[in-house]
Amino acid sequence: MWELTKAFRFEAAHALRGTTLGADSEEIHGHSFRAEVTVRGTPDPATGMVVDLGVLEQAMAEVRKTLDHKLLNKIEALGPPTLENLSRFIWERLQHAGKPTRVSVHRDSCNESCTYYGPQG
Ligand SMILES: Nc1nc2c(c(=O)[nH]1)N=C([C@H](O)[C@H](O)COP(=O)(O)OP(=O)(O)OP(=O)(O)O)CN2
Ligand SMILES: [Zn+2]
Repeated sequence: MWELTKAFRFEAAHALRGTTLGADSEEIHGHSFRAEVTVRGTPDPATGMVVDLGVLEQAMAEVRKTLDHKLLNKIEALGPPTLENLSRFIWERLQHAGKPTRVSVHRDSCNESCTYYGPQG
């Protein structure tokens, strides 16, 4: 079994209510995020690839465009802009590109990350 991983970064703003972090979290502010996409599988004997990283790159560029330099609260399909929802949002939008096993979203400045494995876990 192989696991192939590719990452992309995006900068985005959000305001998050209902945390214990107080008023600063509720004001609009920005973060740097790093999303890691992993596809598990066995390489096709003819190509030597689990999935063509170029296909993954194109799909990741599309989803990055929807997030980078955006106010995340305005993206309806995301819901509250948490790491949980970001990892699910990205996972859903990469289903046509190799069916990722998991998507992790890291917010390194806060030493935080979240991994989504799909609805079946
Ligand atoms: N289950 C979750 N809980 C919380 C999340 C989350 O995504 N899932 N997110 C937050 C906060 O947004 C997160 O902790 C960051 O805090 P924030 O005040 O936005 O940023 P900082 O000022 O601490 O970070 P810097 O990047 O250093 O400015 C809380 N709970
Ligand atoms: Zn924040």
